[in-house]
Order: sequence, then C-alpha cells, then structure tokens
Amino acid sequence: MRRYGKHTDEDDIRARPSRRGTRPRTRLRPRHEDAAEGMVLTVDRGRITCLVEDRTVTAMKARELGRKGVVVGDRVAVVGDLSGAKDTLARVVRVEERSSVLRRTADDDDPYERVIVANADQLAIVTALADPEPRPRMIDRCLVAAYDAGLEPLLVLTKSDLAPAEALLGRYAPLGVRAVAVNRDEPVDAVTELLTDRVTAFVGHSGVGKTTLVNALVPDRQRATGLVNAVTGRGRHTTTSALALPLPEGAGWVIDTPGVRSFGLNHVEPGRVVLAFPDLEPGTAGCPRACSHDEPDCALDEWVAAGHADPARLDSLRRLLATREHHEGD
Ligand SMILES: Nc1nc2c(ncn2[C@@H]2O[C@H](COP(=O)(O)OP(=O)(O)OP(=O)(O)O)[C@@H](O)[C@H]2O)c(=O)[nH]1
Ligand SMILES: [Zn+2]
Repeated sequence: MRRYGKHTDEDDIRARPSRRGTRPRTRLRPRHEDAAEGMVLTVDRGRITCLVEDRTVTAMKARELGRKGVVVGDRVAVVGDLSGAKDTLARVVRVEERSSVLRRTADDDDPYERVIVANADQLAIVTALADPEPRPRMIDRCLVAAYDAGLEPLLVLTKSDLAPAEALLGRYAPLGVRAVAVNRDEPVDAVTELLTDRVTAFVGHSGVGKTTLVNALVPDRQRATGLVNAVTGRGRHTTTSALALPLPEGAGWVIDTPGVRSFGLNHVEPGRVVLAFPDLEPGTAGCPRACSHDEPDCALDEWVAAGHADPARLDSLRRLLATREHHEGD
C-alpha cells in the first residue's frame, strides 16, 4: 500500500516496480541525480508546497517542466534549498508518473479539463443527510467521476443526527458502494478506519459539514494548515486549492478539495465506467462499437436476461451513465 510522509522510506520508493522496468537509473535520469523526493501538499498561484522527508518546502516549477502541471498528491523530484526555512525557494524538476488522476471540467459544456488531484486511490463523497438535503444526482455524478478515474468511491453521510440514512443507502446498495454515516457528536473512528493507509480525496457541497468532518479526522489540521500557510504566507481561509493533510501517525492522507462539489463528465467514456462493474463488463463483448450501453442493440440486456448479472446492477449502471447529460441544477 502506498504510504507517504513520516514513514516513507526512500529505498522503498526506488524498489517499487516501475513501468519502465529494470533499466539502470543512470540512463533513465541523467540529470538531477541529487534531487529529493517530495509529495505536493498544495499549490497556490504557482507556489508548490511539498513535503520532503519531514520538512515543508516551497518550490516553483522548473522551466524544463514546460506546461506540465503540478497538482496536489503529485510525487515530485525537488532540487535546491530543501531546508524548509522561511523565504527559501526550491525547484520541482520532475513529476513522477501518476497512479491516478482526478479531473474536473468547470461544467459539461466546458471542454477544458483540469487535473485536481493526483495519486489518490479513494474518493470520499461527503453528503449531508439533511440541511442541505441530499442530491442523489450529484452523488451519482461523483460516482461516475470516481469510477472513471479508477478511484474507489466512499460515501460519507454527515449530520446523521438530523435524518435517517436508510433511503439513501438503499439507492446505492446495488452498486456495492461503501458508505458510512457520521455526525459531529460522535467519534469518527468508522471513517478513520476506511481511510487508513490510503490517499483519499474529499469532495462535497458547501454546508454539508466537510470541514467539521475533516477537522475531526485530522485533529492536527490547524498545525498542518498553519505549516503550509507559514510557508505560503497566506491566511487560513484564503486558499482555494486542494490541500493534503496527514492522518495521525502517518497512516494515510486526506486531500481536502474546497470548491469541488461535483464533476463535469465530458471526458468520461462509458467503457471505463463499466470496468467498475466486473459482473457486467464481460457482457459488453457483444455490444456494437462505441456502445453507449443504453441503446436498443446493447448486449447487456441479453446478458442480464440470461442471468449473468442482477438487473438492478444494470439499472444502476444506466442511471449513472445518464448523469453525463447535463441537467439544470447539477
Ligand atoms: N446537525 C448537525 N450539524 C452539523 C454537523 N456537522 C456540521 N454541522 C453544521 O453544518 C454547518 C456546515 O458545517 P461545515 O463543517 O462548515 O460545512 P462545510 O461542508 O465545510 O461547508 P463550508 O465551510 O461552507 O465549505 C455548520 O453550521 C455546522 O455546525 C452534524 O453532524 N450535525
Ligand atoms: Zn452496450
């Protein structure tokens, strides 16, 4: 399992198998042999805050990176002043291959897509059970984004003191999505357990209680946020970019994404979403080319009729795929 932070051991990283195989490092990386590994904690107007060993280092993108973006969660190679002292500036010279990318478009009509988080393995979709009312279509859209990005979704239902969770849970039962209900007056251990040793991006609409939850999960948040702001010189409430926060004892990461409520799904291909449905996926072998999986010739109807999968699963898949069409109020 991927681990960053205090327990990250550099030898570990080098020993990780890479797609490039076993060619010698010297040929792979002729330059910046002395670079240190860092993990990007936040990016604010070109200033990259990374964790290098146990130090918070501010860096700028090296010119040689060109237009390549650097985002929260990226593993990077950093050179220069790595002391983490005030007013020092290091350089990010390389962005390592990403194991996942979470993208968004401003909305479905906006063709411009941007990566918001790299290397997460889980997407926590935070929804209040009341105040504000849950918006199932929005949850569905987040699920599609998670499946598309190859992240495992996790439904976190907040304010369980205000309303029961059963109806909402019922809607997601056929999808097999893990879900947990919490409120601010109870311990959050059940959530912590699901985050252990993972990198989890949190999304949610304003007012759902995401801040309350993240503060409970990361009791050290004030300190962690303070560290970042000491370096960027910005106030606690001004940052709008995503921020990686370590769970206690280095047991995983919470990536808070202020302002990310839902996802434009322009770039999503039905084929990638179906991959998250291993019981249905083999049935698509009989589909016409570029099947939307919601058309008369789709082979999945026959697949289900033949008893290979539960019809409720196909209904759920189609409901999710339909959220790619834009509706008022998403
Ligand atoms: N009843 C109840 N209210 C809660 C709970 N958690 C948070 N709230 C309230 O919900 C409101 C929003 O909580 P926040 O934690 O600020 O929510 P947020 O999602 O971070 O919203 P923004 O700060 O606007 O992004 C606040 O008034 C909280 O006091 C809960 O478990 N139960
Ligand atoms: Zn099909």
